[in-house]
Amino acid sequence: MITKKDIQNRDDIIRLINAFYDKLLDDELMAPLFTEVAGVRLQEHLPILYDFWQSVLFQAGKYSRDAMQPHLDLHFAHPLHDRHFERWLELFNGSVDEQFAGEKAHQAKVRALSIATVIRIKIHNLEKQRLELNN
Ligand code: HEM
Repeated sequence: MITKKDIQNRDDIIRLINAFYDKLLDDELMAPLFTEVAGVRLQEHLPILYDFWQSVLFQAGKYSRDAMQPHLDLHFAHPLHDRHFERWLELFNGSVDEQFAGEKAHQAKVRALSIATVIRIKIHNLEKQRLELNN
């Protein structure tokens, strides 16, 4: 059996994120959010994600943008439901596990879940506020 290695550096993050985006863009539920709704330009978007994950996992200090707002904008352009977050996490965790194992690999999955949860709570609260304002 070949033992999987842990996520160790930016090159590993690039491999992880590229594999993850191959899955997202191949997924019927998820792909339209990136292509049709957000019109993401991958050449610009992917390096931002490399910086983000390098900062999350290795404190690289390369990401100082707002990771929340783009998801709120996306939600108001096309509602993000539980099933979207569940699929996102399933594809992300699958991409991690396919290539890596270890402390950083574990941390990546934990951080993804916690950030997904924060985005979901924020969306939920905004929806609640919107309902209250309309009543
Ligand atoms: C339903 C789940 C999700 C969907 C559909 C989604 C989709 C997207 C899209 C379309 C963008 C590009 C927005 C733009 O540039 O206009 C984006 C950006 C980003 N996403 Fe997500 N995302 C999801 C969950 C997550 C989670 C859980 C994380 C964190 C672990 C995350 C991290 C990021 C980051 C760091 C960016 C870059 C923001 C920036 O421009 O600085 N996303 N996402």
